[in-house]
Amino acid sequence: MRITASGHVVRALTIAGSDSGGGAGIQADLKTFAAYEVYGASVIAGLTAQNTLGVQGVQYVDPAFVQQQLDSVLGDIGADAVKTGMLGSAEIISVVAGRLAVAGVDRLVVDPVMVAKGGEALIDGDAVATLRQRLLPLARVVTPNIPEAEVLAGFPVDSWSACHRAAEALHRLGPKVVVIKGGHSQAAWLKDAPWDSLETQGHAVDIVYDGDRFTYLATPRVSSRKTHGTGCTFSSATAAGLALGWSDAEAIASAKAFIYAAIASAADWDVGAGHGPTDHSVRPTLAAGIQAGGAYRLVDGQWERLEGGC
Ligand SMILES: Nc1ncnc2c1ncn2[C@@H]1O[C@H](COP(=O)(O)OP(=O)(O)OP(=O)(O)O)[C@@H](O)[C@H]1O
Ligand SMILES: Cc1ncc(CO)c(N)n1
Repeated sequence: MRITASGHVVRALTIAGSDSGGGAGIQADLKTFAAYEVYGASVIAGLTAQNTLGVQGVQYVDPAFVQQQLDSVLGDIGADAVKTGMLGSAEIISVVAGRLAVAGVDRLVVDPVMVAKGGEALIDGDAVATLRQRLLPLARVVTPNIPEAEVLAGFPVDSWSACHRAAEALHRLGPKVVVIKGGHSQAAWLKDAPWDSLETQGHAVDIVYDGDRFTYLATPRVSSRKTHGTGCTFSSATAAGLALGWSDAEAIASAKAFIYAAIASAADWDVGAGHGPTDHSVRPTLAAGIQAGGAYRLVDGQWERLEGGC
């Protein structure tokens, strides 16, 4: 376990849904925190009956009981960083936002989970407005995938420029840093991206916008079906890095390397018959975050590799 200079164990809290299959949600988050040697606490906002084949059922927790769990954790253990995942309903989001605002949590990673990989809804339709208005203003980092970025921005993200406009629109909602994840198989916006000079064809590229500059994080795209829980793992790895006191850029670059290693390491074993989980037992390091992937900036139409991360 990592200990801070002031002598306390580094703590991270996930507020998310349970995945009975263990590859996504709360279970992925706690495994990721353990890989970062960060103490993990959890507030369960909902339960899913889920496996590698899909989601067979969803039940949200009573918002008052979500609040009670939050009070239990924050009133005793505390948290150096918090991550939110599947929250489900507008009422739960309101409770979570209200409690995090009172607690003054400023290292908050919001993964705006909306749909499972199999297409099952993990949020009520009318909860998106609450997510935008109540939770995003509190976020240090928000990590939508492309379909989630479309819903939050309110327009299609079907091109390189639309992706940049979406990142700017999401940034205006309050988060300090917006990460739009390009994990979804060769999403439309990659087609007109200027990748040639970067030779990142066949890479998984995420766009990072800090309100000032765009940075692009790239790793090779692993050809694997075992990508269950990649988004949860990426956001909880970012939260673990923030809990450790790393900068936003360092935490995000480390998370990118961690998810790459976790997907690659799981490629040759099977859990379940469908989209299997990633390997959360890989070891994250800050250096790996900077080296395994690549952080790039576009300067006057030319790619510039950033040796120090993003
Ligand atoms: N096949 C792959 N190879 C390498 N990296 C990948 C691959 N698939 C996803 N990633 C990376 O994993 C991270 C999570 O991205 P992804 O788009 O899969 O999230 P998500 O859609 O929110 O996931 P989930 O389905 O768990 O909600 C990103 O950094 C993305 O680039
Ligand atoms: C509980 C839960 N949270 C998030 C996701 C998205 O990956 C999922 N499939 N299940």
